[in-house]
Amino acid sequence: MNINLFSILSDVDTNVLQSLGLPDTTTVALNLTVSQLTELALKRGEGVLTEAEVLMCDTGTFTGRSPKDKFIVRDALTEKAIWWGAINQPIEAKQFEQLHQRMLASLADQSVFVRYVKAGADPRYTINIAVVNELAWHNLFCHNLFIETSADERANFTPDWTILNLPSFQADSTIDGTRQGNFTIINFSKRVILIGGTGYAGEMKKGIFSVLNFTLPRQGVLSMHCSANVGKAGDTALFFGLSGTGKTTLSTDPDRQLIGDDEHGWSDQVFNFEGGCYAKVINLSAEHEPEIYGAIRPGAVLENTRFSPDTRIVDFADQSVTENTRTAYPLDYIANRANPSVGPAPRNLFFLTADAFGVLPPIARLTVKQAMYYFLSGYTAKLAGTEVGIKEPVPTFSACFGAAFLPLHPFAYADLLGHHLEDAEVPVWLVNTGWTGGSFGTGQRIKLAYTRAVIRAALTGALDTVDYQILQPFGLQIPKTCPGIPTELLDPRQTWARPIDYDATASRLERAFRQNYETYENPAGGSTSESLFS
Ligand SMILES: Nc1ncnc2c1ncn2[C@@H]1O[C@H](COP(=O)(O)OP(=O)(O)O)[C@@H](O)[C@H]1O
Ligand SMILES: C=C(OP(=O)(O)O)C(=O)O
Ligand SMILES: [Mn+2]
Repeated sequence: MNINLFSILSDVDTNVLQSLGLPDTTTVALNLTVSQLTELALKRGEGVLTEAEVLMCDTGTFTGRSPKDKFIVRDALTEKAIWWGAINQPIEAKQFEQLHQRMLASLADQSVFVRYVKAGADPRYTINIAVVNELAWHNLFCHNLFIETSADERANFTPDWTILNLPSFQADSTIDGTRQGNFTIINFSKRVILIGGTGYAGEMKKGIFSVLNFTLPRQGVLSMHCSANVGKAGDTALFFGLSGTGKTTLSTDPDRQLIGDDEHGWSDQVFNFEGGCYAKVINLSAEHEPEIYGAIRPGAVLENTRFSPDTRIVDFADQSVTENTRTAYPLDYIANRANPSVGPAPRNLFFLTADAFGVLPPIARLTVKQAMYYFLSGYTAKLAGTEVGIKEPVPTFSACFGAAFLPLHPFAYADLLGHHLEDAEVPVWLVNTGWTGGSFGTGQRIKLAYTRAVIRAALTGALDTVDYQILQPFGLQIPKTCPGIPTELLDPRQTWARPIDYDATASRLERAFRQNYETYENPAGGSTSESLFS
C-alpha cells in the first residue's frame, strides 16, 4: 500500500492501515486536513465552491437514506438479539464476506481517504472508527460529523469499528443477498459497516447510530434519536422526533448551549454521539435560523443545493434536486455549544411531531403513562410525495422516534426510558411543529417563533403555573395560556374553521394511533411504517 504524500506518517501506526485489508496498490490519503480535502474534492470534480467558499456536492441518485437496502449480518451474536423484520433485515455472513472482499479488491490501483475518528462524547462509551472513503468530500463529512481524534490518539489508534464506503461500487443482488445495487450492511461481529451504490453521506452517521443503538442499551445506557441543549442553570433538554420535526432547528438556540442535533446517550449524563450537525437547508433563512445559516462557512459541506451560476450564491429555495438539501458542519461552527458535548441528566423532554393533520396541540404536558405511549408510537406525518397536486398527509409511526435505526426491540429502549422517568420525574412535553388551523392544504404550519415560545415557556417554568384543560379524544393536558403564543392557537380544535371537522380528523388520527399500538400487543412484533428520511 502507498501512503499518500499528504499524510503525516510520523503520527500513525501503519499496522492499522495494514489491518484494513486494502490491496498493495491502493494509495491511502490519511487524516487529511479540511483544506486538503476541499482542494482534492474540487480537483477530482466531486463538487464546486460556493460564493461563501463552501464545498457543495451532489449525492447522486440517492438523496436520502434507503432503509430498504439496509441489512444486518445474522450470526451467533445477532441471531437472538436483533429485532428482525422489515427494518432489521438479515444477510448471511458468507455473503458479507464475499462482498467485503470484492469491495477491497476493487480498490487496486485506486486512492482512498482514510480517517481516524470517534463517536460518543462520554469517554466511558467512546468508540474509535476508521473510515475508508472513495470520495474526498465524504471524508470531509466524516471530519465534520464524527468526533475528531488528537494527534496522540491517532498515533495509538485501534479502531473498534470500520466504515468502508464506496459509492461507485454496486452489489450484485443475485449473489450478494442485497435487494439491489446499493446497500448498507452492518456486521456486529466483525465490527464493519459496508456502504455501496449510494452517495448519501447520512448513511455513515446513521450507520454508527445503529451500532450504538445495539451496544449501549446492552450496557444499560439509553441511546436516543434526539437533539439536546443545556441552559445556564445546567438544565438539559432533549428533543425527540422523526426527520423534519425540528430536532436540529429547535436545539440550535442562542440562549442555550448546543450539545448535539441528532443522536445522544443517557447514562448518568447526556452525551452526544457525534461531533457535528447535519441540518436541512431547504428554505433556510438568516432571519429565522441565523446560527445554522452562519455555520455554512468554509469547511462545512452543502449537499444537493444549487447556486446561481453568475454569483455562485446558493438558492436555498431551490428543491430541483431534492427537498432534503443539507449542510454538514462541526459543532464548533455553533458559537454557543457545550464542549465536550455532554450535559447533566435532562430536566425536560420534548416529543416533537410534525402533525400534518393539524390535530395535535402546539404543546401538551404528558403523564408518565402518556409519555411511554407517545414514545412507543413515535408519531409524525409525512406528505405523500413532493409532486404537484393534492397531497394527502400519511400518518407515520416509528417506534421511539427512530425505528429505522433500532436493532433491538423497541421495549429495550422504552424500558430504559421508563426507569429514567421514574427516577427523576422529568416533565415530558408533546410539541406539534406541524399544522394548525386545519390539515395540510387548508391549515398552515405553525410559526417557528411560536414553537420556540412554547418550548421556552416549558423550560423557564412558565407552564408550571398556568391552568390546563383536557383535549379530547387524546386526553391531553393543554395549557390555557402561554407566553409568546396567541391564546387562540393553544386549543387546536378552536383553530379550525369548523370544529366538527376537527373532531372527525382527530378521531381518525386517534384510531391510527390505536391500530399502530396494537402491533405491541401482538408479540410477533413487526415493523411500523417508516419515512424514508426518518
Ligand atoms: N414550527 C416549526 N418548528 C420547527 N421547525 C419548523 C417549524 N416550521 C418550519 N420548520 C422547518 O422545518 C424543518 C425542521 O427540520 P429539522 O430541524 O432539520 O428536523 P430534524 O432535525 O428533526 O430532522 C426546518 O427546515 C425548519 O426550518
Ligand atoms: C440525518 C438524518 O436525520 P434527520 O433527518 O433526523 O436530521 C437522516 O435521516 O439521514
Ligand atoms: Mn436533524
